[in-house]
Amino acid sequence: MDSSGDRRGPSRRNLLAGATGAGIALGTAGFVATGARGATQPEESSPAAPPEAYPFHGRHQAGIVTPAQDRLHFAAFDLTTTSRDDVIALLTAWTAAAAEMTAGRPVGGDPTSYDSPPNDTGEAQGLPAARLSITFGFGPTLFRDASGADRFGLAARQPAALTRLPHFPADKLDPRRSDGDLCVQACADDPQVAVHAVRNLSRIAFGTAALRWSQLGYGRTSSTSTEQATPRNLFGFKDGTANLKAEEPAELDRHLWVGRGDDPKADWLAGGSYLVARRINMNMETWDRSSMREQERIVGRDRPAGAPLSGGEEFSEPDFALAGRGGKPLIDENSHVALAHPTHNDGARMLRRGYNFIDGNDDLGRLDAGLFFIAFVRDPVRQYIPMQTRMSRQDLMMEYLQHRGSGLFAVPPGAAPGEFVGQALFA
Ligand SMILES: C=CC1=C(C)c2cc3[nH]c(cc4nc(cc5[nH]c(cc1n2)c(C)c5CCC(=O)O)C(CCC(=O)O)=C4C)c(C)c3C=C
Ligand SMILES: [Fe+2]
Repeated sequence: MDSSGDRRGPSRRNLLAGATGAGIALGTAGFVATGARGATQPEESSPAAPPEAYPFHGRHQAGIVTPAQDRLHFAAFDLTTTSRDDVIALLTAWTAAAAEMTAGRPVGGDPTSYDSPPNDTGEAQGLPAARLSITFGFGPTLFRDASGADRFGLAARQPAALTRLPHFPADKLDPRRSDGDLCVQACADDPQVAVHAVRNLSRIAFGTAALRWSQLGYGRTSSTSTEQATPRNLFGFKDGTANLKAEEPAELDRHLWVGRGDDPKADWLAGGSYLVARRINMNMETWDRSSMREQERIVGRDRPAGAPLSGGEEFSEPDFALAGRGGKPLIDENSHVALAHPTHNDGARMLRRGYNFIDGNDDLGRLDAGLFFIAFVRDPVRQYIPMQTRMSRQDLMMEYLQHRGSGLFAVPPGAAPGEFVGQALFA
């Protein structure tokens, strides 16, 4: 499938703006164009072609403001070791493998011996890098176990905001789809490439960490760059219109990146972020039987264009005070957009990076489907928890949703060449 689904023409101005934005966002010099795994191409490709590979190293981890790719494999791991050195060795090996795979190369180079298992699992051989990004995060249980014990000598450096998310009204969480000591978000424009990344990281982790839960996603449900057209979610609505975008560096500093001094105990997280993951089932069968008027009232935007119900076009600001016939506001005060808008959330914004999922169906023919919500925020306590609390109570959309999985992870800043991801935490 075409990665972007983008319908805007690649104007020269847009391309230049995109290149600048991506440079700012990734904090690195540029992109590395590669061909099929093992066959590196010259660095310069046609100026009109989107980059084939995103650099792994940089000031921030890739996979946050990186233009959202089309496929996701998200995985949460539990550490099975009690040794701090083992954790460091795992993160070192994961960092090296991620740098190889995101460049489109096999893990550990070419096989050397017939008598030992190959270093790379092989299913991506011959495939290009497919814009793979691999983003690592640390869960609260890396710092303290359920009884509060300091597992790896890291408890004193646990960020105050990194605790298990609270129970929200209407949550129906499955512990087998929630939490974890570590997380990996692998995104690519080829599902095989994303799956290959998680599989190899799992293989490397053998004996140190075990897969706790994972989720495949297809079809991005947000844009993270103004260069991308807004996609649609499984309710048929444009999703990602008002998202934080890579081309807004001041807003990213305000709402996305953890600043030095945000948390004196956790300066290692400066330049990083927090990742909120929620597996949200969407009751499509009921939604599909509701009227178009009702669907639009619930969202607060029209379906064809994604324009706010107060008028204008997709990117017009909603006017929550504008009343229609009978004096009622045109945008229902309990619509999703009204409850999520920064004016009703103390100015808070977030960078959403979710994906559709469909995991089969039940005996009654109802799809096990929905939106795997991922959001990156500078402070989950201020930006996510209050918004989710109000939504869970009031959002008209909640009648059609069920939150089944949940996780909060601290995402360390990017690694420089020669460092491992999260190194400052262990220093
Ligand atoms: C608590 C955070 C959010 C959850 C959970 C969430 C779930 C969710 N959202 C949609 C569909 C849409 N969301 C839209 C906008 C929007 N949603 C959130 C937050 C959560 N969504 C925010 C912060 C915003 C932006 C608000 C703004 O600034 O105006 C939209 C409108 C288009 C857009 O701006 O993206 C849609 C559509 C679903 C289906 C869903 C759970 C399954
Ligand atoms: Fe939303």
